[in-house]
Amino acid sequence: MATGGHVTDGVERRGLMFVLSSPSGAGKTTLSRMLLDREPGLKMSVSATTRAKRPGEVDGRDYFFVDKPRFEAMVKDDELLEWATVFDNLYGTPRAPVEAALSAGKDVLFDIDWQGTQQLHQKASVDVVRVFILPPSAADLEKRLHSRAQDSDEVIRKRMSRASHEMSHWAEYDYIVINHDVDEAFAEVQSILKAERLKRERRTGLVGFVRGLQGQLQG
Ligand SMILES: Nc1ncnc2c1ncn2[C@@H]1O[C@H](COP(=O)(O)OP(=O)(O)OP(=O)(O)O)[C@@H](O)[C@H]1O
Ligand SMILES: Nc1nc2c(ncn2[C@@H]2O[C@H](COP(=O)(O)O)[C@@H](O)[C@H]2O)c(=O)[nH]1
Repeated sequence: MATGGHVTDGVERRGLMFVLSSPSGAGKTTLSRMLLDREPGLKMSVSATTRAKRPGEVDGRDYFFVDKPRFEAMVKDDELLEWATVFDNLYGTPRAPVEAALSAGKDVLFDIDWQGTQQLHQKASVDVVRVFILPPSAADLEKRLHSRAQDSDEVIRKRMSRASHEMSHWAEYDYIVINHDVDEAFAEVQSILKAERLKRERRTGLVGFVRGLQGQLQG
């Protein structure tokens, strides 16, 4: 996948795709919002889903809420970068906004499950950074799903029963963050983003920059 240039400290770099996954309720949405508030140059990928809207969710901000025929048309027309069935609903990443953001030199943040992460990684491995968020305990996870107060007991029961399976994919990720204290977890996620932005292989302008420095030293 083509990624656009992005200039930091006078050195151009490739945009990256920053993925957060976790069992439902471990804190991806919370950490994503904190990152978007504090990290300029980061754009959220807004997914399409057939799931019903939760109270307070806004179409186009939290998700693009679509019906099943519309979602299937998006798949057929290759409008999705990845897609998967999660908790009996369809979820997918619209391709065009991600490509536009990367071309504009932005990094893109994804809140997607392990299936979508595998698909993104197959398509653009060098540009994908995978972070898995773990809850401190099963009891905390269940408490968080209840405290969010947006899903029925039946939905929460289903999500808890899937948590162990979701977690079995933890070793496919580059980084693991345990979300015990939200500020500490945020600091860890932010450090990962900052370090990944500085990676040599992403800094496409470094060769020219170093040659310039060498020229100054020799001249
Ligand atoms: N470190 C934390 N301590 C206590 N509560 C937390 C912590 N992190 C998040 N929460 C709370 O837990 C609930 C679930 O968090 P959030 O919605 O961010 O999870 P999620 O991983 O995005 O879930 P889903 O996959 O279902 O979208 C929210 O009410 C959030 O405020
Ligand atoms: N593969 C994808 N998974 C996605 C996408 N958008 C969200 N998700 C994941 O679904 C579950 C449930 O989310 P919820 O909002 O209903 O609680 C969660 O694990 C998300 O990460 C997507 O586009 N592709």
